[in-house]
Amino acid sequence: MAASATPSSTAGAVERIVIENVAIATVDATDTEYASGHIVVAGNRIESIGAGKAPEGLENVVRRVDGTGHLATPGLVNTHHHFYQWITRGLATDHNLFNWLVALYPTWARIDEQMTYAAAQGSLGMMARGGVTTAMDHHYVFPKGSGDLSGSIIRAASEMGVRFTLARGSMDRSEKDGGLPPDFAVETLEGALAATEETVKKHHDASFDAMTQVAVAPCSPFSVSTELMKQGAELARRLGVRLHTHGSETVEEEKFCHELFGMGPTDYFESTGWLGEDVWMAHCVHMNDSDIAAFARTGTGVAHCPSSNARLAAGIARVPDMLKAGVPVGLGVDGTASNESGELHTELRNALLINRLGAHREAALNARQALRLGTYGGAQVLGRATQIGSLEAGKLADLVLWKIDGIGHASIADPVTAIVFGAAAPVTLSLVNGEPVVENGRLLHADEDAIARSTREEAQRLARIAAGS
Ligand SMILES: Nc1nc2[nH]cnc2c(=O)[nH]1
Repeated sequence: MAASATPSSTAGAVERIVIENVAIATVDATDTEYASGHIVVAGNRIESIGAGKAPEGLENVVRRVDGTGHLATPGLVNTHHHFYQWITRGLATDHNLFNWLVALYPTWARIDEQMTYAAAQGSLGMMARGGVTTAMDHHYVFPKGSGDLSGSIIRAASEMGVRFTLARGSMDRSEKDGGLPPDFAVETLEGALAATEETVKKHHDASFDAMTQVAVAPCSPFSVSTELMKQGAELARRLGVRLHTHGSETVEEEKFCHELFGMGPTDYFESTGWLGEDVWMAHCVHMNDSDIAAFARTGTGVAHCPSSNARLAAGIARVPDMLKAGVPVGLGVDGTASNESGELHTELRNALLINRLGAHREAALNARQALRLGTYGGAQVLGRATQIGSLEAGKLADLVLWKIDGIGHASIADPVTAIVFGAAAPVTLSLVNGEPVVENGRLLHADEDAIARSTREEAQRLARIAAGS
């Protein structure tokens, strides 16, 4: 039986894409799957989805896709990233978080608009060709006179054609105030709040099918003053946008919070107004039972970043316990200076594998739970679960057709197992808002070779500037 929704007021004139003969994992509330089914896209929405062929007599069909040998899933949703780090990959490779940050802050404090744009293209391109349809960037480094960094990131996302959340970050607690970043790498409290408000007012779109949203995102307890945390939360709630930050990432952060605030990170976040349905936090590795209960009680979301947590020796987040308690959990690539892969498939696979090294062993997560983290869970933590994250009639048409009949996957019978446990499956087609963004593994709206060249040049230019300083 097919589920269907009537396309909105443009019915009749709306253009349709019909996909048939495709295995489908909808990631809806009951994990409905079809061994061979159809998806009808009308405009930017899914009009119908179900087993067997598409309904007959559809008008304005502009494209028919034979999905034989493919699995259709919701597009992947990335919930934590730092795009600018694309041009500082492969550095400080054997450091823990604090040592890694201290090694890289002086370089990051020299980025400019041209570098930030190129790095955003690299980050977005890598994710999009790997099936990400909704991206986010937590950008928290704004050197004086560096230009319109937020504008350049949003431009790169819009050119790539992906749905996007910019988390406008900030830092105002530097070494002189007991923080980790050097004094020259931070903004003032007033400057950070004013620029964040301006970014929200200029770029945030609250509509159902928004392509660009903005969140308020001071960086972390050890780089942000308590006042910026408090006033940032008030600002976000006054403007009606979401809140994002790093939390409970390492034992060093936990120690920092106890020494400076006399309490652990979760209690500190609660005391500054930073727990709630409108908040999602990256990492959350060092959470005790009462921290997890506080997240569940308040609906605070988590961006789980297993590769970065391993790369920086941070630890293993208690994802099975969070899910059991009802905490919304999505996946994050994290910045590519701490996860050089830059692909979300790596996170699906590592969420599954790394959590089996934790307390729950083989019962930790299965393939379908991992796929859910990377799709619906991500939509939940970005506050967009009514619009994206599962394939259901009436939702926005953000979807991916994974090729599973090639050498990497054909011998695995179960399609979801194939794409999660197996290597990253080639993307034959991805649609965002009903529009093709990737076809046969290639980006449609960007030149990958040109991006490779410009990111290499900008990485070298940044390294030269940093070395000369
Ligand atoms: N993983 C990670 N943690 C952080 N905490 C503060 N900044 C960062 C960052 O860039 N990456």
